[in-house]
Amino acid sequence: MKKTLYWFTQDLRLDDNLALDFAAHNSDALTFVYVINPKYRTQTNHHCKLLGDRQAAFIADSLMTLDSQLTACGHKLLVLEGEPNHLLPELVAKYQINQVICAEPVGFYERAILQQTRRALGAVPVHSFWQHTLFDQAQIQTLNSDLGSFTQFRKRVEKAPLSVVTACRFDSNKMPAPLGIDSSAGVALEQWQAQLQSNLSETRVPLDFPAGEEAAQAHLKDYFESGVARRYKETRNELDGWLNSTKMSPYLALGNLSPRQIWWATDTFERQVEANESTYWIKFELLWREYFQWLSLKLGAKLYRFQGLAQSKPLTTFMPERFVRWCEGNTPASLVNALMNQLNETGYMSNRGRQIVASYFVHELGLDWRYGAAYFQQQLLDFDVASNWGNWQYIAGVGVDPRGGRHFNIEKQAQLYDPQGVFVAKWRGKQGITTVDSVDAADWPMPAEADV
Ligand SMILES: Cc1cc2nc3c(=O)[nH]c(=O)nc-3n(C[C@H](O)[C@H](O)[C@H](O)COP(=O)(O)OP(=O)(O)OC[C@H]3O[C@@H](n4cnc5c(N)ncnc54)[C@H](O)[C@@H]3O)c2cc1C
Repeated sequence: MKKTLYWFTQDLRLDDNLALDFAAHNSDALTFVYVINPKYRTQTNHHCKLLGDRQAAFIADSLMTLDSQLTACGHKLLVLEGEPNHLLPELVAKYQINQVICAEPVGFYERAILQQTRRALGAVPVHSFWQHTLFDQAQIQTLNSDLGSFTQFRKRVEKAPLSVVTACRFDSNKMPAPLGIDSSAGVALEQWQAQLQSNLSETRVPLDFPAGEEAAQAHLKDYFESGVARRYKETRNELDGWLNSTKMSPYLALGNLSPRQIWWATDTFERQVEANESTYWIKFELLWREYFQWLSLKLGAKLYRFQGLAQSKPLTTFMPERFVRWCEGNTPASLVNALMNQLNETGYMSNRGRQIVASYFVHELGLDWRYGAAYFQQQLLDFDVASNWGNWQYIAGVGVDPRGGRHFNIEKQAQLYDPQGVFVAKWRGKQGITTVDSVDAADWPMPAEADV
């Protein structure tokens, strides 16, 4: 009898889940586990948490819905707190499990955790499935080249052309029997969720992202049924507004949706309703995401390096006061403040907004880009390791950008995207601050002559 432990990570869905499909077809008994790693909840990363309260609450909600979906198929989700390389071998030994199956992570540190767990499991095999992208490894290898810049990558993908593999469907009738497991040691999700929500009590204007696979599917359907995909290219740069961009990113980050499902929904819209520049642009943006995933895999730890891919280190540094002012939306730039308030209160910011505040962080405040990336990681509901760190590298000029960084003129951006100041007023951007430092060189005490 083949007993399988299915380890959920960033694939919190049942549909189009290759790893789960394999588990369902290759097991006699199956059990499901999710592990909350406490290391991710402490401020170890450039003064920030690797997993912030908002995304953690979204994960907790999503796990509750996943548990209900599994319960409907006669299964249960066991949620444990600890390190996977300790917890999984204990479970495997206790229940004489024969194999562990999971999705393969993209991030360098997440891959290291998988490696450690593999080693700790010894002879028990871990089958991991690459499924966070549109294409698989074999397809990317056929491009027969280095990744190059995004434009080179996109052109090669379009010229090949690489086709997005059809999604695999979940069939509850194919689920093997549950492996009886004592779930009393598991984390009480409602309690965890309530505690996380109380940390977020300052939220004033929540953006409504209902959690879980079913909510994600409903959002995908509503988005395309609304018809707004027709004008995505014209609206995607707006700083606010639910339907101005797809808002798929939080669901992609947790794996509630696969990128293939969004690709195919766009494709269906193009065939049944209308194909235009906007629908092409949704796919174009999915290709940006795709590019960053493969780049992250290729760069490994270099994705987090100050110097990134550049020849030398940037001329920026860490200045605590400036960093805190930026995080709290308390700088001389009203638009930046408004955007940071939006991020802090909702966990979301438009792509244009992210570019503006990241450019300000690096090019106006002269700060080390890694602190900005770490703060985004902690605050974003849609944090995704490859997209976040890749975009920050790009703006800081240490990434793959052939043009060497992106410096946005804040005044010009305000005129373009908030000409009437509506966004700044809504998100309380005007702080009346005129300088970024409370002490500058002119305020330094003069040394007494005798000390010189
Ligand atoms: C500094 C910075 C940090 C970022 N951090 C993240 C992050 O942690 N997680 C994340 O998902 N995105 C990140 N992005 C990319 C982008 O801002 C978001 O994906 C997008 O704003 C999400 O909203 P949406 O789903 O409505 O996007 P849409 O405009 O509707 O785009 C559709 C999808 O395409 C992908 N996409 C769009 N733009 C980009 C981009 N520039 N790079 C990569 N993928 C893209 C996303 O998966 C998105 O869901 C970052 C961008 C910048 C400039």
